[in-house]
Amino acid sequence: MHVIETAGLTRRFGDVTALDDLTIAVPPGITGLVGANGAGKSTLIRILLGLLPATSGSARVLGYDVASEGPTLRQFVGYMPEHDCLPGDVSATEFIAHMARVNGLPGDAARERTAETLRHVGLFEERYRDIRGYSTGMKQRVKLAQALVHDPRLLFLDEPTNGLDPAGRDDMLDLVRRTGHEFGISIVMASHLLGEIERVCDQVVVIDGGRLLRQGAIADFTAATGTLIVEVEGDPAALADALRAAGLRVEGDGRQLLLPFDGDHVLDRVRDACADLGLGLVRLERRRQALEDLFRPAPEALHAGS
Ligand SMILES: Nc1ncnc2c1ncn2[C@@H]1O[C@H](COP(=O)(O)OP(=O)(O)OP(=O)(O)O)[C@@H](O)[C@H]1O
Repeated sequence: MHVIETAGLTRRFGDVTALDDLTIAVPPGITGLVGANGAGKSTLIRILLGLLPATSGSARVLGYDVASEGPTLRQFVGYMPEHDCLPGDVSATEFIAHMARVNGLPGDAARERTAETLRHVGLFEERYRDIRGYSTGMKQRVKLAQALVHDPRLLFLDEPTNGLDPAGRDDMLDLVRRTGHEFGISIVMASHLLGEIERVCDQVVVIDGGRLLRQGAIADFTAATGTLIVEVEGDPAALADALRAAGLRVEGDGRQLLLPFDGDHVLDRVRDACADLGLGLVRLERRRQALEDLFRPAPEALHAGS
């Protein structure tokens, strides 16, 4: 069963067509919703939550019709909005427990789920401090916690790494992946950064100007190329020499050696040479096409900020 299905979904704001005849079917798992700023990602998420009516077309989320069954479907769905939406003068515990109660959990269950959720997002130690004093990364994690506290089956994350530095970005992406896998819930993560989507998601929906550009499994877009990447512990120069002596074409790229891959015999040669030289093999795999390559030179805007 698909977690999301839309048919001819269209939304206009005056003269602006934010979504244009969008038909998608999203299976369970972690899905990236990719598009440049203004592509229509937030509009789509708000329609799928039943918070914004479509101009025309229809959508089902977890089997519920978004137009007529919004309140029911929102019991099973969590939402992390893009912009700051947190009160400053309460602690994370107070805020998340409040959100748990708003979502219908009784007192004891609300307290238990609050502690569990704050532990999961890595805020347990800091849970009694006012949110006002939190870093951007901690605030993002509070936003994730409020989306998770009622144990949803599907989670919408709108640009969850917004405003984070590279380390904070990595932490958030790890957390998103762990959340999907450990809790076994489906996630739709909107981002304008293809690199992020590639790291975290199983599948991708790409929209541009409110229209569907591409949809499918990440693995289908990132097919293996004809280049083999080899990394060993220590200096790879001796290995490169040995492989060249065995008649292979080898290019160096810092710590990596790159070889044309034209069959499994190349793998055997590399393993044998490493064994002969007593070198530990750290990496031996075919380079995959990057998701970003698919969109080069196509929509420039998709790369903005990446
Ligand atoms: N309430 C609104 N009134 C008028 N225009 C709107 C409204 N909401 C969205 N739009 C327009 O619809 C288009 C899609 O916006 P949307 O916010 O969905 O894009 P997005 O892909 O989420 O981009 P961002 O990452 O910048 O939020 C934009 O042109 C935007 O200006």
